[in-house]
Amino acid sequence: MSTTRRVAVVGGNRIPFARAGGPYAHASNQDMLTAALDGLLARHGLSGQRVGEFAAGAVLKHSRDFNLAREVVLGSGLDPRTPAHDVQMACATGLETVVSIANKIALGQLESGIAGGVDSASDAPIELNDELRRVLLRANHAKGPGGKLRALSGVRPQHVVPGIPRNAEPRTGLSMGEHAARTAAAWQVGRAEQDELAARSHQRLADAYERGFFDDLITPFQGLSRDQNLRPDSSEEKLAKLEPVFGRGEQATMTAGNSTPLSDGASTVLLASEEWANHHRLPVLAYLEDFVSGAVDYVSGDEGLLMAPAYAVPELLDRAGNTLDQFDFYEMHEAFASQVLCTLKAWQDREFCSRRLGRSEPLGELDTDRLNVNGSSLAVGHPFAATGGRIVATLAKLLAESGSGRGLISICAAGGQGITAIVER
Ligand SMILES: CC(=O)CC(=O)SCCNC(=O)CCNC(=O)[C@H](O)C(C)(C)COP(=O)(O)OP(=O)(O)OC[C@H]1O[C@@H](n2cnc3c(N)ncnc32)[C@H](O)[C@@H]1OP(=O)(O)O
Repeated sequence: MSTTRRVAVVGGNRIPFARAGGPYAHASNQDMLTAALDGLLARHGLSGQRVGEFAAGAVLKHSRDFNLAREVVLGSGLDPRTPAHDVQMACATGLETVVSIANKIALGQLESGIAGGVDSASDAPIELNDELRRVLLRANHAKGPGGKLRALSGVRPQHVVPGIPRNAEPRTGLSMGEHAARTAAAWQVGRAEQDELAARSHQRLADAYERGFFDDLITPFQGLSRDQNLRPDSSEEKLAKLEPVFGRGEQATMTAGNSTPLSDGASTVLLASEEWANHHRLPVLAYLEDFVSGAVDYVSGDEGLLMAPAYAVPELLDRAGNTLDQFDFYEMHEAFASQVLCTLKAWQDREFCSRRLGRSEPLGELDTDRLNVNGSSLAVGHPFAATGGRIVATLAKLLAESGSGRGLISICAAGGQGITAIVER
């Protein structure tokens, strides 16, 4: 990145993530993101102050939230003169909001900013039937009570059927889980290794809570002080008993235990120039070094829907002059255990690295003891747009605890996209 100056991660704050239909079932995106933002402001002594800009997004958004970020600013403790804009890149949204603010800080256009993301699978927008919508719009534009009544007389019983959002790719009609199951079969990723990764995610998240890692990264919300999906007793033996939910026959290796749950939650990250952080006497956790987004042709090509990070990470490494093994921490979003395992396999595969990445040697292996050391989405949950902010804040704090080091972030997203980043201290 052609930075003119370094971009500091000063802090992060999120609300505990909840399972869909759970304690946040009646909370809106605005409620959750405002709570995460107000917690961040309070912790950093910024209530009532203006920051340069607030960027945020949600994957599932009601039409009333056309500029969700701005509405959240107006309902929060931030100075209402803080400008705000929305971002949408499916599960990459949270990190893309960080990119949006970070690049402006790097270029000297902003001194500080907050990035955020939120999603509610409980409060997903349900659309009116297209025909009914057209009739209602016609009625709205019609002149006089007679004209409106005439327009409304076009309503038919079949118009009552609503459009319920599906967790599926519009181009294929397949759910993310079905796509991931096909990729897992292609890479011969088995059930046992997926369950092992899932069990480890829960154990590591439980340990991180025990040692107070999240004490200054989480604000309790609506009676929840820990991620609701966390099962400290989740073992490979228990996970092995679950029935498969995605894939068929021998390909059916994915279960509710090794897939992320549908979730509700919000996260925020405070970014700034070093000068701004110093001026406000706020310690810097870590610095954002670079970002690369990628996309794959999963529609007409033969690449897996969630495999974009397998391409974006090598590009990021090349730009940074790094090899895969040169990081102290790896944060890979666990959309599904199989997604992480397929990506790791691809990087070790000579044919994939030669044919798809144009490399003479495989990208290599990474030390799984340094991968998602405090657990990740399988245990934490995955409110789509909130995951990026959670990961950036977790990694920045890990680096701050270590005193120095470098971390690599990889997040897959719907639409065949992905986003990656390097964070250092
Ligand atoms: C969106 C992007 O851009 C990119 C991405 O990230 S892609 C990923 C997007 N996310 C998804 O697609 C979400 C996928 N998940 C789902 O659709 C659903 O969570 C699911 C179909 C996998 C499961 O739904 P469900 O059946 O309602 O789950 P749930 O009832 O909680 O669990 C089923 C059983 O497993 C058990 N279970 C779940 N996790 C467990 C664990 N870790 N240990 C032990 N048991 C567990 C539950 O206790 C439950 O058991 P009972 O039936 O005995 O009560």
